[in-house]
Amino acid sequence: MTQIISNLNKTALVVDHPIGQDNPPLLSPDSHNDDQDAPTQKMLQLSDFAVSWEDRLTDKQLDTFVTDGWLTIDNVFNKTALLALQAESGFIDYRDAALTAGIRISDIRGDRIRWITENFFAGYYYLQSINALAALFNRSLFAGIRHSEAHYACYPIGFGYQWHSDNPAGRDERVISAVFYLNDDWGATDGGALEVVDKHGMHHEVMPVANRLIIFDSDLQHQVQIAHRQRYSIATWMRRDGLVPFVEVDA
Ligand SMILES: O=C(O)CCC(=O)C(=O)O
Ligand SMILES: [Fe+2]
Repeated sequence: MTQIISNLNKTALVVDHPIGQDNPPLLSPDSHNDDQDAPTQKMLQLSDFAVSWEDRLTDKQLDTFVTDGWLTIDNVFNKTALLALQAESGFIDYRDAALTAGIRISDIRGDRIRWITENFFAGYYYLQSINALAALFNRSLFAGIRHSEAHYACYPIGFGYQWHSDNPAGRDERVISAVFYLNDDWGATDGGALEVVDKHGMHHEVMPVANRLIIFDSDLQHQVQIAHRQRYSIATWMRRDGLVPFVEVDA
């Protein structure tokens, strides 16, 4: 097993390009005006995050997902949505991630997280788009998903997350895990691959490149290898229970 974690206290979290007066969030790459109509996060709309999941996922891909337990989709969102998620992930205030029991064990996971609620613009729209995907899983695979939860995560340099399944022993409320990646120009030397063991026991490595979504059965074992660059993502779970729904699945 890879040794994942070093000492969190010794690694300061650095935001690469902090959003501020000198670096406002730029959500519309084609717009150069600096008057009062300049883009702000409030101009984002749910429609910016609309994905036609039925068209993106063929029946064959859905079959593969059922058989192997995992699937990746690239180029998920348009540029506006991706930039908004990247901006929102970069300037929020990260807290230490806790394990399910509420106890932090920094030997196991080194990510710093922020749960997405309706107070987030981009993250909340993201969650609604994920719920449209969940509705497709309900219709086509009878997945029985009732709501989704998600958090932004940042792994500082030198950190990862050891082997685990997203359903701790004796639990099964998480049906499908989905992780969306936010990292531009992520290369093999940057580390931080997600390693998943599929339903046949085969290992796969998925690089956390921007605009990629990996979807996998929450019972599968997986780990995040040590990142050599700050690694940003949104970890998402589609759940079968009815607890604390941030966003309900309609269908
Ligand atoms: O960021 C990833 O690639 C996976 C994160 C993960 O496994 C988790 O948060 O449970
Ligand atoms: Fe996980």
